[in-house]
Amino acid sequence: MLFDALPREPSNPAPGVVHVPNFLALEEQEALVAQAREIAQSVAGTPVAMRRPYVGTGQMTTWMLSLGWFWATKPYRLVREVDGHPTPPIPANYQEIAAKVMAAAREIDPQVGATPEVETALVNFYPPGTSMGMHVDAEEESDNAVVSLSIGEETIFRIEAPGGTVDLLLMSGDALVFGGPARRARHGVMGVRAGTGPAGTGLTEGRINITMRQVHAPSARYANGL
Ligand SMILES: O=C(O)CCC(=O)C(=O)O
Ligand SMILES: [Fe+2]
Repeated sequence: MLFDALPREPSNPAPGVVHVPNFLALEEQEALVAQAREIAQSVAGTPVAMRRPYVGTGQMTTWMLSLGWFWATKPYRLVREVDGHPTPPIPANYQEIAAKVMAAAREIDPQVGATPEVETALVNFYPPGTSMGMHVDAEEESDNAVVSLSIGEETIFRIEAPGGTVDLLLMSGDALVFGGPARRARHGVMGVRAGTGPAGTGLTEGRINITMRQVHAPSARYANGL
């Protein structure tokens, strides 16, 4: 984009929403893309493969790979396996990344709350030009924050946070947290801008977004003896 050279500062555009630009170095982005690709290849052709889910309005344009818990649709639910195929596990480095993002976010807005225990992660691939409609991340019973990483082409992320709707430009390497009062805010991706991704991420086109989330509330974990 035209103003690429301008520094982008961390921001707190609404209570519980923190944007940390350039959180991931290019090498970290490349490593995350390579790791996700390897996992996707390991489950290709199985029922837990990366797929474009069918939702109420039709088939999503976004490709999704579920880790930890599989995000099943019709009806929405989180499951451990599909037809005997286990959901691939969360890679060991995700929890550490989530903790680092949350530490940075808490400095800016303590309302983002505790670091989620990363029990599920979605690796979304958006081909150029694709979007994700407005929705609430509602399937997790935990109220701990969602940690989101963006790699590749840029997009506008819209969130209807308490206090007003916010549009954020998410670029390659950015981290975003929505927690506390914004945890159940409606949000969506307004369209991935073709040709805006930097070289060196391992992506030739499109955008990858990784969200890390806690599924269970602590009380439920205790009740289940986990
Ligand atoms: O791609 C993004 O930035 C957000 C993805 C999202 O909202 C989701 O996976 O639930
Ligand atoms: Fe979401």
